[in-house]
This record gives sequence, C-alpha cells and structure tokens, in this order.
Amino acid sequence: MRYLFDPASAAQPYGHGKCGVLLVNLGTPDAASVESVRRYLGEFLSDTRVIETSKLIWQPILRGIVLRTRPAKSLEAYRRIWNEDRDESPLRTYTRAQAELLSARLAADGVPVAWAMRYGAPSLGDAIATLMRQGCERIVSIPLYPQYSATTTATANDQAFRALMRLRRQPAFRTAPSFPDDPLYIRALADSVRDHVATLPTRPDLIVASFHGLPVQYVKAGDPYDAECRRTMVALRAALSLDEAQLPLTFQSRFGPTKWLQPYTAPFVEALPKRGIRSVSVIMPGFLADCIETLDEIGNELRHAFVAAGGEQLSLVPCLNDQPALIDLLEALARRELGGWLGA
Ligand SMILES: C=CC1=C(C)c2cc3[nH]c(cc4nc(cc5[nH]c(cc1n2)c(C)c5CCC(=O)O)C(CCC(=O)O)=C4C)c(C)c3C=C
Ligand SMILES: [Fe+2]
Ligand SMILES: [Fe+2]
Repeated sequence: MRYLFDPASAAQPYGHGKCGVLLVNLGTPDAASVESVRRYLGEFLSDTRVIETSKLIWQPILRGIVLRTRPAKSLEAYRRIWNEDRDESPLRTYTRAQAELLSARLAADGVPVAWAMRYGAPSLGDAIATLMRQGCERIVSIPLYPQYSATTTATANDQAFRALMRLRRQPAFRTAPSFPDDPLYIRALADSVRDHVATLPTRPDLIVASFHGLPVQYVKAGDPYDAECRRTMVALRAALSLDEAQLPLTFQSRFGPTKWLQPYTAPFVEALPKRGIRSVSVIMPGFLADCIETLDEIGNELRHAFVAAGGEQLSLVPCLNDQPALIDLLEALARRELGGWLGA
C-alpha cells in the first residue's frame, strides 16, 4: 500500500487541534452532456450500497441496458433544470452555497468548511485534503440527508473513510447523525410551507409531502429510512397543526421493477382531481437542495400529469436551499458535533 503524501498538509503545524467541517451531498453530472450523465449514473448505480443485487447480475444490466438508454432521457431532464448562469446542476449550486454560508458563520471560530460529493467532484478525498491543507486535524462530516439511509448516509461515510484509508497522517474524524426531527429542521420546513402558501392566490386544497423512495426490501433488511421519514412527518404535522389526511406522506423517484415504499407520489397526486382536489402544493422534506428530483420529477413531470388528470394548480414548496433557517440548522449540527473539540 502506498499512502498519499501531501507536502502542503504535512507542512502545517501539528498538535493544535484545529477543526474543520465537511458537507457531503450525493453528486450530480459535471456537465449537461450525455457522457457526463452516463459517467455519473455509472458511478452512482455501481455502488453496492445503492443497488444490492449481485454484481454478476447487475453490471451486465447496468452496462448493457441502463447506461445505454437512461442517460439521454435524464439529460433532457437535467437540461430543463440546469443553472445556466453557472453552467452547473442546481444541486451543485446549492451545496456550494450552503458550505459558503456555513463557513461565514464559523469563520470567527477559525473553523473552515469544505463540501464534497459522494459521486463525482469535488471528491471526498479532495475535500478532506483541502481542510488538511488549512491545518485541520479534526473534521466533522455532515451528510446532507435529514433521514438516514444506507443508500445515502452510509455510503457517504464509507467514501470518507475510504479516503482516510489512503492517508499516513489521518485527521480525527466524526460523522454527524441524521436529524429527522431536529426542532430547527422542522421549524425551517414548517416556515417554508407557511411562506410558500402565503405567495399563492388561494390556500391549496391539499399539501402533499413527497420523499425520495427506497426499495421495501432494504427497509425489511433494517434500513431505518422509512421510520425516519415518518418521524419527520409526525413532527412537521404537529408544527403545522395538520393531521395525516391534511398532510399525507408519499414516496417518489422509484427506480427499477422492485417494490418501493408506498404510496407512490405520482399515482397518489394524479388521483386527487377525482376526489375534487384541484390545487396541490408539494413539499419534499428529504431534499435539502432543489435538484432533478424536485424541480423536474415533481415540478415538471408531476405538474403536467396532475393537470392532464383534471387538476388546476400544482406548486412546489422550494427546498431549504440557501435559506438562513437551513444555515441555522447546519450551524447547530456542526457546533453540536464540534462540542468537546472546539477549544480543546
Ligand atoms: C436504486 C436506486 C436509487 C436509490 C436506492 C436511491 C436512493 C436515494 N436517492 C436520494 C437522493 C437523490 N437521488 C437523486 C437522483 C437519482 N436517484 C436515483 C436512484 C436511486 N436513489 C437515480 C437513478 C437518480 C438520477 C436521476 C435520474 O437519472 O433520474 C438526486 C438528485 C441528483 C441530481 O443530480 O440532481 C438526489 C438528491 C435519496 C435521499 C435516497 C434515499 C432514500
Ligand atoms: Fe436517488
Ligand atoms: Fe427521478
């Protein structure tokens, strides 16, 4: 094993306990091109935390079918939501903004903030190196997923530890736990619903919550994601004084033929006009940043399907993105995990 040697971090003074924070998100294509989308999907869907099917069975399907057909279709969706000003995907724009805003909050404590993507760039290895070059010997990593899943949180942590495995001199490293009913998170979501509804000409007939889905098999095998989504919903309904019928929970973004968590968002929402529900707002509490799944799958695809089914208006409660309430939450999470380190 050849361990990485980085003269810039080795030159830093040692033994002073300087802390750093790392925000980790999923990953997104580097460019609006079919090659870039294929590379991203290839890496993402080869992760055995995401697709647990045996490699011998899955890789031929992935290489022979999925990566030949899906990238072109996904590219169309990415093009519809692309941030043209920065020529990048919104997930990248918002993740960077979150890190910059958090950095401003922690600057006075001398705590730098870096951001990384589990798949693609900036890699976890590069982000950890960036912090170490600034002299960080202690790093808190915050996976940007309020609800834990092995397919997101665990794989982000795996990749961070893989990067550490390559270092001779490692920083101390902590990973933050999920935060499905953290009061600051719930307050931020509840305020975002109230703010959004206030922008509409009339109150929507129904507010629907939509989380990214997960194969039922993973939940049966012990993934706590479903339970954590439900914890978020219990707290959010209480904060908004709504019951289950007034703020139902649904799951979007199903991938592949297996059974995923239900009810599925699209058929649920498309059936609403038949019940006389013609205006709907959708909140997606599991996504801290707008992305292809929120802006396109819900904001474009589902909106059209709802109107085609007789609905009149479907609006999106924007994700928390770069709102101060989200930065308050990230700052609180960072300070909580830095506790015992800061000033030590
Ligand atoms: C088996 C497949 C997938 C699992 C399991 C899965 C879990 C999961 N994903 C998120 C968050 C995001 N997923 C995003 C995109 C996306 N997800 C899958 C598949 C699985 N996700 C695919 C194929 C894609 C790509 C989009 C497409 O081609 O249609 C994104 C957005 C990325 C972006 O660039 O905007 C996010 C965010 C969670 C929280 C989760 C576990 C519950
Ligand atoms: Fe996903
Ligand atoms: Fe999707």
